[in-house]
Amino acid sequence: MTARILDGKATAATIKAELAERVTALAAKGVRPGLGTLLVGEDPGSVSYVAGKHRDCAEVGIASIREDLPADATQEQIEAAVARLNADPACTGFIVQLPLPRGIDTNRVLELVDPAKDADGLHPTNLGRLVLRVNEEIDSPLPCTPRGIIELLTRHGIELAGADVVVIGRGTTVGRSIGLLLTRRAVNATVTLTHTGTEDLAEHTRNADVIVAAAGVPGIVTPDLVKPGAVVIDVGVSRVTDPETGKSRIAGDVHPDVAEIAAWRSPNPGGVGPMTRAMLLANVVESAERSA
Ligand SMILES: Nc1nc2c(c(=O)[nH]1)N[C@@H](CN(C=O)c1ccc(C(=O)N[C@@H](CCC(=O)O)C(=O)O)cc1)CN2
Repeated sequence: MTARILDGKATAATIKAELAERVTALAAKGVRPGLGTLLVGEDPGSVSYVAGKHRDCAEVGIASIREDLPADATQEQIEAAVARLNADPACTGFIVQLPLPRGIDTNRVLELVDPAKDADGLHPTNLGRLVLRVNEEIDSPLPCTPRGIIELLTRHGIELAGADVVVIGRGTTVGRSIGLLLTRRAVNATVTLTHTGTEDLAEHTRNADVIVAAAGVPGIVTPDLVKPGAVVIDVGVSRVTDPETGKSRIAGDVHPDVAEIAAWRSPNPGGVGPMTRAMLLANVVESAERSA
């Protein structure tokens, strides 16, 4: 058996087309969503992710606002840029591109973002709403990568209600927050969060219907960790140098041989990444719709 592909690129393209229609509907009401980005420094990965976000905006008709600061920007300069984006009426949602340079208090910066403009859905107020509102509709931004993963699964007809999901990795953007979404009554999955302190990873993953690998450890999910017929989502993005070509490439957390065991797998690249970007646009459009 070779796993079927959860095509994030194609799914994201469909979502972007849907969002473009909503942007047109907003324009008829005189409202234009605008995404702001705050980029500090010139890390090539971050520069290219931010450029991608603005390309996506152009595709669906969202306005782009940029705050670019040098790598040696001070905490105060970064906080002032956040204040400008909070105050800018053209900016209906924005992100602070992570990671910020060493020495900057990231949590302090993120807490200064206006929760209504938090396009990443990672502000403590918005995460707190997810904790508190298990049964209700959520009318605030949701974390992009977890939301993108759930959207990818449901749009491929994968049932999450009653599924045993094992998450590997306890980072804020994925590991810690995805359980809050998956265990909502509307989704109804059962979630186990594993991490580097988990004594026997295989003991958990071998029983999982769905594995979400977000450890940032290339190839950590080997075939012996996977139940035949499971769904495997690869979130890891480690940059490695290919020994054969000498070129840098993305290495995911999932070993390629897992394709022979799993029923479904997300490719990497081409899986979770494009969905994260699409969900960022969805958060921006939705916050503009709420304010309209
Ligand atoms: N404020 C944030 N910072 C960061 C986040 C985030 O969600 N919010 N996540 C990552 C980077 N990231 C978005 O910012 C991101 C990374 C990768 C992709 C993506 O689409 N990747 C492509 C491959 C691209 C390539 O070849 O280089 C794919 O998976 O197909 C989207 C978003 C850290 N910072």
